[in-house]
This record gives sequence, structure tokens and C-alpha cells, in this order.
Amino acid sequence: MLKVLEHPLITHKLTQMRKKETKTKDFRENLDEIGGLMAYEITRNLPVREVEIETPVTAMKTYELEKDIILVPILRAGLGMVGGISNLIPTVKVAHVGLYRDETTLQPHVYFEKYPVGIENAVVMIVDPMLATGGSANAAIDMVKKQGAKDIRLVCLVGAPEGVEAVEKAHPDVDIYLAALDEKLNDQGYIVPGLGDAGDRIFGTK
Ligand SMILES: O=P(O)(O)OC[C@H]1O[C@H](OP(=O)(O)OP(=O)(O)O)[C@H](O)[C@@H]1O
Ligand SMILES: O=c1cc[nH]c(=O)[nH]1
Ligand SMILES: [Mg+2]
Repeated sequence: MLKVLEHPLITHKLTQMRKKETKTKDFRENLDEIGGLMAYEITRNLPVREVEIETPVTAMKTYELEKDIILVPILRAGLGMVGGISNLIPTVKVAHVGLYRDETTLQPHVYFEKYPVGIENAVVMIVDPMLATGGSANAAIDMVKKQGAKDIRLVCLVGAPEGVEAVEKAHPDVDIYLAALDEKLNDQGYIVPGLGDAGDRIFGTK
């Protein structure tokens, strides 16, 4: 399933990020805020269980979250979405998956991975601002599946049709959430119109 989260606040903030003159500080802040807004929508269908509690007035049946939530930022750029999402869900555990995309072959290379315990029963949210060819997202999904993850959601800001198709083909069980579905990839594998290199813009490395 692909869901594009259309919301005026998300679109406005994404527009600020897309502008080439937007500097690191504003780029980061807008990304953080969009992460939080997306989390609100994405958590709408989280599994809950019925519990019996006592309020100061009486006993009642109500609901609480059934599963742990594990956030999996794809390094580096995915780190920019962790703050905003964990503000909304302070109990999230955070895994780390280090991947970089070779500039010539566009193939993903793994350089780090670390997971919290209990990933098999958790809701796993893989986060990365950019879904371009889909190579990095598919590699990250393969990695968490190898750890036993079953309930997996992919949360990206900007996606290209090519990347969406690649993930849907390789992992039809994974729901994809985007803030925008852009037009295409260019010859260098960048999303058009996109927002450039997310990692470099977040960390000021270019
Ligand atoms: O869908 P793909 O074609 O795999 O491209 C998307 C990947 O490329 C970017 O990371 P990059 O390799 O630039 O690493 P960085 O986050 O360290 O900058 C981006 O953050 C994604 O992880
Ligand atoms: O447009 C793109 C494609 C891959 N990675 C990015 O950061 N931006
Ligand atoms: Mg990058």
C-alpha cells in the first residue's frame, strides 16, 4: 500500500526544504517537524489492546498500545526524522542501519547495523527522507526482516515512482508512506524535482 500524506502543513514545510536557498538550520527544523506530522498519520492504525484500569472515579475498560515501536533511521539522512517522531512517541526504541549509495552504480552499501531486542514483535518504522531507486530502502527492509521483523512500514518524505515500484515489487507486505510523490529520477539517480542530497543538506557536508 502506498499512502501520500497530503496535508497543507506538510506541503508548506516540504516546500521550504525544496528551495535551494534553504540553509542547514531551516532544512533540519522543517524535516523534524514534518517527521512529527507524518508520525501522527502513520500511527493512526497501530494495534491496541483492551485493558481494565481504575480512574480516581471508577473502573473502566480502555485501550493502550499493544506493541513496541522501533524506529529505523537509514544513516545518515534518516537521522533527521528521529527527533520529530520520538517527540510524538517518546517510548520508541531506535535501531540504526548505515547505508550509503554508491554514486556511480547507485547500489547500496551497508556499513553499520544495530537493533534493539524484541524486533520480531514490534511495529518497525524505517525512516529516510529520500526514496529514489529504492535500493537503500529494499536493503534496509531485507536487513530488518533478517532480524525477524514482520510489521514493517517505510516512511519517506519524497519518493520517485521508480523507488515506489521497486519496493512494492520486492516487499509487497510493507506499507509505504510519503509526503510527496515526485515525477522521476534524473541520470544521476536524483529525484526530480526533489530537494537535492538530503544527507548533505541536513549535515552541511557540501
Ligand atoms: O533509493 P536510493 O536510490 O537507494 O537512494 C536513496 C538513498 O540515498 C540517500 O542516502 P545517501 O546514500 O546519499 O547517504 P547519506 O544519507 O549518508 O547522505 C538517501 O538518504 C537514501 O538513503
Ligand atoms: O534525490 C536524491 C536521491 C537520493 N538521495 C538524495 O539525498 N536525494
Ligand atoms: Mg546523501
